[in-house]
Amino acid sequence: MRPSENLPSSRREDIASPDKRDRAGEPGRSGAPVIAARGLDLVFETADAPVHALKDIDLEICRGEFVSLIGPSGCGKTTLLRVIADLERPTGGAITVNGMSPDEARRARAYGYVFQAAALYPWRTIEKNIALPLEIMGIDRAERQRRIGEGLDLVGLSGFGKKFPWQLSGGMQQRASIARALSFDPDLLLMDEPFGALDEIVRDHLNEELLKLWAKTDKTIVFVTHSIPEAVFLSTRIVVMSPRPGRIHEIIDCDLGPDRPLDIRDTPEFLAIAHRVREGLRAGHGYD
Ligand SMILES: Nc1ncnc2c1ncn2[C@@H]1O[C@H](COP(=O)(O)OP(=O)(O)OP(=O)(O)O)[C@@H](O)[C@H]1O
Repeated sequence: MRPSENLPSSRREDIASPDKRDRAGEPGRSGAPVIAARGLDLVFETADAPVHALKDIDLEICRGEFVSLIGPSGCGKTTLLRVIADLERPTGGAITVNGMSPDEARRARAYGYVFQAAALYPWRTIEKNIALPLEIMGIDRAERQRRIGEGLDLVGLSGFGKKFPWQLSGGMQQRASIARALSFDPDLLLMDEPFGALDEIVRDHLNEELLKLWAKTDKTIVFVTHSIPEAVFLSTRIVVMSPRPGRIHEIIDCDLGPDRPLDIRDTPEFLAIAHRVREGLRAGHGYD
């Protein structure tokens, strides 16, 4: 992705600011919470029987955090992300996003959402896919072009704007969907297993790139994953969920500092956190 000198001045200041750099390296929770959930419950009514997807979720996520949700299949990770995004309504409890209801936050375009599959429109070029939210917002053509260029640059896809999605690899398509989610510069990025379908080498690379992007832009990121190493590598905190009804079993601080080369995964500190997450998953699962 692009070097800092190509960034807009506001973002250059972000990188230069020692405060922000330090905060990005710590599980430093600062200011009012971006997400505050209290006693959140969600029961899906189905033709067969009610499905209790989320139960009594208490969670606060502050500005600049990178929080991963991890847990067994069906434990409600996606549902929790969708509640934050106002794609599902909780049946109990309360949640605010940037101090607003999820509905208000959605209208205020407080977040970008990246799905498991890149979900790009095949008949639109990459730049037209990135432009879509901006068109919906009524942003004029010149400003759209500026933001498309910035977004492509940010995810390392400069020169690929005129291609169609099918002309790009899976990893490049996911980068494009990240650029689209960031096109209107939301403070909050919600990512649902964005790299789950990619091979490990590409996934490693995109993990590194995502960390750099996060440090550069100072976004708050909530990230769903099944992978313990991915969660430990990326996060400042890891929320370990237990099987249905999805509850928070444990929240683990992941204070590995701001510089995380891939080989940090071989260090005792990394392995100790990964071990804690694995133990949390096992205990929450109730196998033993
Ligand atoms: N719209 C829906 N109607 C009924 N049940 C649903 C609906 N959406 C999700 N569920 C159920 O709620 C539970 C939680 O689903 P969810 O997709 O959030 O889990 P998950 O932890 O993200 O799973 P995975 O890791 O497999 O993606 C599952 O049992 C799922 O079948």
